[in-house]
Amino acid sequence: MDKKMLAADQAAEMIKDGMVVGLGTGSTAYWAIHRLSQRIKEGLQIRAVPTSEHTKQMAMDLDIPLVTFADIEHVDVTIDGADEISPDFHLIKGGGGALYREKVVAQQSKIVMIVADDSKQVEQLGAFPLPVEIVPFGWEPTARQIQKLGCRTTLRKTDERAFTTDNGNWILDCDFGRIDDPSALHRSLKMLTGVVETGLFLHAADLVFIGTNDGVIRKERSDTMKIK
Ligand SMILES: O=C[C@H](O)[C@H](O)[C@H](O)COP(=O)(O)O
Repeated sequence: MDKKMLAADQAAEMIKDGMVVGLGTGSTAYWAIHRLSQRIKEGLQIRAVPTSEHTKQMAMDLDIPLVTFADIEHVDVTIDGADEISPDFHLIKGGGGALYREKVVAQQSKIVMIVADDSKQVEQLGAFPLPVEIVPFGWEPTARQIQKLGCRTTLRKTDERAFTTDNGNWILDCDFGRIDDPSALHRSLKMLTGVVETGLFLHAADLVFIGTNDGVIRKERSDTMKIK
């Protein structure tokens, strides 16, 4: 069975009636959204907040009831993927360009469950170039400022044109190599006017489900609220 699907299924099984669920973005969250849709057909009652326009469309196609932040005060549980997961539950996200909305939803969530295959587990973040969402106006000076922090930057493109996020912004993929101090790097990036958000999600995962050839490994952050 697909390792991403295995992990996503286990996370989706933890969702209970009445919950407001954050729906992540990407090829692993895809499986969780499908499993939730199946469970809804079997009677599960939830409302969901999507983390991207793509996920929103998918949820609508699968008849998953949606709400917005105008309707709710918090999200009970979010299920999302990640590009890298460190042993201290830091993440790199944004490979699909959805990092801003993913972070907003994660920050409003009581519990964040990350679903991934075992290729995403790393000892130290940084092999995956860090996605940084930037404002298009003045992107070149923003890129130069980011380079001075010690990386090579690549403007993400689709079909020769800048990839545009759901928020109308662009993404710089920033190759820092191994990131020794993710908090310091995140703070430095956030000081720059053109930076909207970074793909560094610090201590962001409460529960991690890793799909492997031998089944799913579940990891729980010890200082986090336990899901009942
Ligand atoms: O912007 C996209 C997200 O952060 C994804 O959750 C992340 O890139 C992981 O995606 P996938 O599950 O497809 O590897």
